[in-house]
Amino acid sequence: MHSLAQHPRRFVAIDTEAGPPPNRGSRLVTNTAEIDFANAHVYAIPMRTRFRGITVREGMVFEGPAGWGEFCPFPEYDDEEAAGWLATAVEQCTTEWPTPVRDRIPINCTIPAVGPERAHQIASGSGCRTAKIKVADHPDSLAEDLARVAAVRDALGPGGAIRVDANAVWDVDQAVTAIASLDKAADGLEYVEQPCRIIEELAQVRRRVSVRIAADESIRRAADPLRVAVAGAADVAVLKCTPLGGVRRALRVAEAAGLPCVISSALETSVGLGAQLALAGALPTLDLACGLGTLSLLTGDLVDEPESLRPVDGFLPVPHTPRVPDPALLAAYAVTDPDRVVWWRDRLRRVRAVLANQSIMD
Ligand SMILES: O=C(O)CCC(=O)c1ccccc1C(=O)O
Ligand SMILES: [Mg+2]
Repeated sequence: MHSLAQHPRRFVAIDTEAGPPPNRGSRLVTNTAEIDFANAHVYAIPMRTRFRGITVREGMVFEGPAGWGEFCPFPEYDDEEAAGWLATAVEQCTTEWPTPVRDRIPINCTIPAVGPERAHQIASGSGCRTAKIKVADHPDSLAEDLARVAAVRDALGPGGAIRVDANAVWDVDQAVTAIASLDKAADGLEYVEQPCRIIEELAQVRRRVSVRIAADESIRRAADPLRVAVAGAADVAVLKCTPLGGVRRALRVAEAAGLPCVISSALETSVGLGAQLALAGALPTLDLACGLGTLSLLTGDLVDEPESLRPVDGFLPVPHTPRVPDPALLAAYAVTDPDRVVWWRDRLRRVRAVLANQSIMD
């Protein structure tokens, strides 16, 4: 297990908890000057199974005075949305994470839209007591979804917890019908994540089903996640540190949401997963398993085996400092297409400018 004593700090934490910082902008600008953006590595790691429409995970990692950070917004995200992702990387490179209140995090296994045999295998081989299953991956998927969910119940036994994620594709009536069938096939669902797109729809579904509702995209992609009124629309808040702009900001979103939280991955390597685990470790209360066991969806990692953040017996440790990428793995997964490298470097340059402006303005 890691302790602060084993990882002496080179930099003193900057306290952003003590009310609105008068000069958050200059804090970021000052600190980013020490990040080695010029030597940022661009990586591409193939996925094991298509997930969220992605077959290759791409991103950048770079080093700052406090450690390594990861910048991996999905390719279709615009610069403004990507700014949150960069803020998380900058926080990781330049400041200490808040002091954790727990040292390990219960993890759900994540089951993509695969057949029932494969789903059974993933769940029983994971060591996790909670499974999150992707459903509604394509139109007319319900029969496949029911078979997948039933297979996972069989793998976990009656004591396991099963949650499903519809990624916002149902309308209210579809959601009500699908949730009833899935709840039956699962012999009880823990919750349904983002059944519909908008928050009013979540509220309507929530009134019509007995299964709990979790909000994910409604929070993550909201213009101002601190203002999303999830009360009445959801029972659980799914928070992703990486898009929300860092551990401290995500802690404020958790507080504003006022709901039990689940911290869930954005498919980072172990470099970026560190911030997510730091958030899970610092939440005042954590009663639900977190979706941070997603390295199993990738064919590799940038961090070498003993330090790679893969769950053991259903738990991940809370790191105190970011994981350090292994030079051989950085080389192995380096993007070689020069146009793609330029695309990422340009993106980083533009998003740095967006972030600098945002910071000065708020
Ligand atoms: O929560 C998990 O178990 C894994 C993470 C996950 O599902 C996910 C990963 C990347 C982008 C979106 C999502 C999602 O929750 O919809
Ligand atoms: Mg989700």
